[in-house]
Amino acid sequence: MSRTIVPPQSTPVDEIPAVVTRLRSTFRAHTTYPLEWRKQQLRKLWWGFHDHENDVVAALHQDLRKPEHEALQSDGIWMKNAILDALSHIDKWVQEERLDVDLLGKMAAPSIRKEPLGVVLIIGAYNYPFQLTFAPLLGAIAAGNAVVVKPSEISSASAAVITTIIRECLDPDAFAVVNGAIPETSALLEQKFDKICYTGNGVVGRIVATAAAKHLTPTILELGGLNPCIITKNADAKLAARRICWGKALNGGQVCLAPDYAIVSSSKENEFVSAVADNWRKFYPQGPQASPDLARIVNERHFHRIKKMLDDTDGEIKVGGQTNEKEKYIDLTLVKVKDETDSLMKDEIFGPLLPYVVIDDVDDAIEFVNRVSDTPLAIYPFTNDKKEAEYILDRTRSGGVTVNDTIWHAASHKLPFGGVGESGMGSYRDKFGFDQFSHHRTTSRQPGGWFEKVLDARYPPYLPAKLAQYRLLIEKKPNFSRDGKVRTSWFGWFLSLGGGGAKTVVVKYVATILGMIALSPFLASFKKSCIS
Ligand SMILES: NC(=O)c1ccc[n+]([C@@H]2O[C@H](COP(=O)([O-])OP(=O)(O)OC[C@H]3O[C@@H](n4cnc5c(N)ncnc54)[C@H](O)[C@@H]3O)[C@@H](O)[C@H]2O)c1
Ligand SMILES: CC1=C(/C=C/C(C)=C/C=C/C(C)=C/C=C/C=C(C)/C=C/C=C(C)/C=C/C=C(\C)C=O)C(C)(C)CCC1
Repeated sequence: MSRTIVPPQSTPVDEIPAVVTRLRSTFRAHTTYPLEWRKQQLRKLWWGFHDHENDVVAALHQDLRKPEHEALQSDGIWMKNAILDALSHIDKWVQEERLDVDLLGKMAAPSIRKEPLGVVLIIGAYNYPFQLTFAPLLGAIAAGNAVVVKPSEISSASAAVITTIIRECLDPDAFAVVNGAIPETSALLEQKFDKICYTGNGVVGRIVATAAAKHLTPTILELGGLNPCIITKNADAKLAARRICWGKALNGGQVCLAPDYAIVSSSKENEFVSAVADNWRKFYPQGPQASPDLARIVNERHFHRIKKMLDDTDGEIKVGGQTNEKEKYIDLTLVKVKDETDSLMKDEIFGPLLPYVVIDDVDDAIEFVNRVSDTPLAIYPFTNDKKEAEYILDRTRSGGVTVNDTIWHAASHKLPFGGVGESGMGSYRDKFGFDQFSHHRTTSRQPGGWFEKVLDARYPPYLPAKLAQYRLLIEKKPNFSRDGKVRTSWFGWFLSLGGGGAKTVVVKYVATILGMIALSPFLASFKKSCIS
């Protein structure tokens, strides 16, 4: 029998300052610095995830009716693999980085120390409640920070399991969970943190950034946007439809990276529409509503928000269109719309609807994308013409891109993930997460008194001779003229056998030597005949 996971109690607002103070004193006591301590936290976290795998799956089912397959693929197994990979590489990440500098600075052995920032706040969203709190947490632990986690109150069963895993596995003096909604998050945001990582919508993103600015706290903002698919006349429309269907069906469309609309070349429209219908049938042989493989909309508010978008459309429904309020069920629905003024094109959908427009010219499609939202979280060009794909990438912006598929650039826990402009700032995961939660402290260690002879030229009185010495030894010469053109150094050109990159020059030298060896018998006999 399936059990019900009880939502966590909200943290009393007046206790929140003390939670942050406790973590700050732990940080100041250096508890979080030792590498072995960080590794132990990560190892315990892996076991926590492993031992609570069934709870993770059950919570995601209760909150979103997320299928077990998806729960493990992008939250359970995904997180465990991310932790193991971090443990395999953390020794390298924490290493001080040696830097190569000019002659004068070299003796001070400059480097970058990777230092923790302090106390970090992570605010999660409801759609991937585990991944979106634990993936940044992983980077923050690896970098040696103390962390407050604030799970989304909307996925309340997941919030309960997140609370259990953190409280059971991690050092309570360094890691805390604050549960609740707006009052609790607002109380948290009054506190000073050393970094805030927020995932969610842009309206609240602005509230978070404003609160952070009061303390000069840097933020990572993981927001949403309207992610386009562009299916050009050079695309495999059937394959595009299958891959778009996957990206749209995942978590019932409640994915920040889900396609929000498609632009379809008229030559591909019929093939695309019938392939979408065909795929839904193949994905859900018993029908999507009866299938256990399709998640539900998280709550009534979001159900009505999405349904209203569909009710208000002036477009033509090509596939799907049914809804069921009791089950918070919405069909995977494909709608042909006229332009971006349609109700389905105004905001991020975050549900299983997919509007599309027909545009033939690639430049017009690019213009449309940039007009609708010029910095979405993702862009998905579908084309078998590699040059066309590059053309689209060069003329658009987005947090990330997958060519000829959806979501894939963000599926790996090892690749940096983040937005740009309206879709957010800062990217994390794997080493990129470690770096986000570290301060890169530039460090020089100057040699002792014996080095004063060399440094003498920097001290007053500033005699002309000292400046002349400085110019002679330190000042660099440009290799370009006033009109911005690179000057050819004939000596360099001669030495490099006519120029080129390092590889080309090596190849030229090898070819010349081999050529000379091959020609040497002829040269020898030529020399002989000249002498005789
Ligand atoms: N880029 C990403 O990684 C990513 C991932 C998932 C979701 N998203 C985006 O998130 C959005 C959906 O999430 P959501 O925002 O509806 O999630 P949500 O409702 O779960 O809210 C996110 C967090 O904001 C807090 N919050 C809400 N209102 C607040 C307020 N007034 N002040 C302070 N905190 C407040 C909530 O308590 C919660 O922890 C979509 O736009 C989606 O694209 C982005
Ligand atoms: C390897 C070989 C084989 C086996 C292949 C198998 C078993 C392949 C399985 C592939 C699957 C299940 C891939 C699915 C991946 C989906 C992922 C990772 C989804 C991630 C979603 C994310 C991260 C969502 C994020 C959302 C966010 C951030 C916001 O809202 C054989 C057996 C075929 C033989 C050859 C070798």
